[in-house]
Amino acid sequence: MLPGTLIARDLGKAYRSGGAASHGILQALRRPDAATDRHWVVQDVNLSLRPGESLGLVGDNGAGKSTLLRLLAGALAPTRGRVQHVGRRAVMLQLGGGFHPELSGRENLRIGCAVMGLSPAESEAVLPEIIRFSELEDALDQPLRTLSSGMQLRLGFSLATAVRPDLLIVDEHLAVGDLHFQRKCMRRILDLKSSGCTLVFCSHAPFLLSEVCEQVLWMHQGRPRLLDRSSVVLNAYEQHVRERDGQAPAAPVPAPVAAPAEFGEARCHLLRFELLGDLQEGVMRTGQRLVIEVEALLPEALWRRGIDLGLLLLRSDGLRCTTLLSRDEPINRIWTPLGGERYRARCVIEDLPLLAGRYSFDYGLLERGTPVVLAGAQRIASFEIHSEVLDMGLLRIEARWDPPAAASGRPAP
Ligand SMILES: Nc1ncnc2c1ncn2[C@@H]1O[C@H](COP(=O)(O)OP(=O)(O)OP(=O)(O)O)[C@@H](O)[C@H]1O
Repeated sequence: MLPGTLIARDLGKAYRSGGAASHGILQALRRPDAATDRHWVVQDVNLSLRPGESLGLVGDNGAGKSTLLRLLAGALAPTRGRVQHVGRRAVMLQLGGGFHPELSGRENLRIGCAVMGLSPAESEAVLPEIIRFSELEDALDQPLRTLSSGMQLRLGFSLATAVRPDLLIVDEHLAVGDLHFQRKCMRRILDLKSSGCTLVFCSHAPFLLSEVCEQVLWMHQGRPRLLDRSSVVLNAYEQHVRERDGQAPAAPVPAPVAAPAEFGEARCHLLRFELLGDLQEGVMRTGQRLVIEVEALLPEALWRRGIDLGLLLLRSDGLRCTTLLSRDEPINRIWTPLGGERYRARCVIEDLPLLAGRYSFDYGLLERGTPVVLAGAQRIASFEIHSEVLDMGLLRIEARWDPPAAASGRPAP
């Protein structure tokens, strides 16, 4: 087995009803009949990741994602099945995990290096880089409990990824760090991935998963429901969430929307999102021109790093029709300065091939080169496509009816 390979066979975890783990001598002594009283929180998981492959985990709250991550990380003993892995494993599961609150940050880092299997000399060699990445030089000699949760996360992540692991397992609490550190973490994760590190990543943010992971496993009520390419699983999961929420299919937001609800750190602000072109009173026809015009307030510091505009076009039933990302264009061709920190971007679709239906856009402002969303909103603007002819499906695709050469002996009628 090559370093970075991760295999799980028939993996399962059960707890005794009431909370205690359903294994171990204490329980056996207390409850000899416990096997009948098990509550399975993860079962039937079979996985095989080759070195450099990446797997995302999605699922509702309580679906078993964290438990599965802990099983894969070796932090939890399975009740059934087994996990096989070769090589150095770095794990970011819970905040402050493995750290002692009374010891200083520096002492915790030294212990952490030893736990990772580094010799004292190797630890001393790698410590400066860990401290540099964490940007916590000034706070390192205080007891860990006096550090904020974000600072503890920074220490943990810097330590876990300082020496290139063969397998990286990350729970989604990366969001605890500030935006600057989130970006650093994402860059490091992507760097590790491109250098061949195997990755298992759990997140409730579909965009992050689709950017970082080739495959996604959807956990549902403790069992794998779907394991496939990220786009396939994320679409199916999104559909499930919509059905669960009992959402009305039609996107109710009229265009344009001046002040959308934003998520992410609201350092960039959307000022205007407008649909133009051949659209009249929110209606157009298949094959007509659609122009999406966006104005945003982009702070100088972020602007210099490069901000991309991402648009997700959805049908009213939630089907993701396409993603439009400005990523391949030079930044100054996307955004026209309007003075101050105001910029305008225009995305033009000459022949929109969508068939009759109701559609809407999600938008995101993204830092170039990372999947970090600086600001964004869902269902920001909607429009309709009308048609007089019966066109079924999603797209109008131009096709030609090319008569095949007549077969010999069978004249055409
Ligand atoms: N130590 C434990 N004892 C008993 N039940 C537990 C224990 N840990 C987790 N569970 C249960 O296992 C189920 C799965 O929990 P888990 O934390 O793995 O879900 P999750 O998918 O990560 O959820 P979330 O998205 O909310 O973080 C839940 O019903 C939870 O209550």
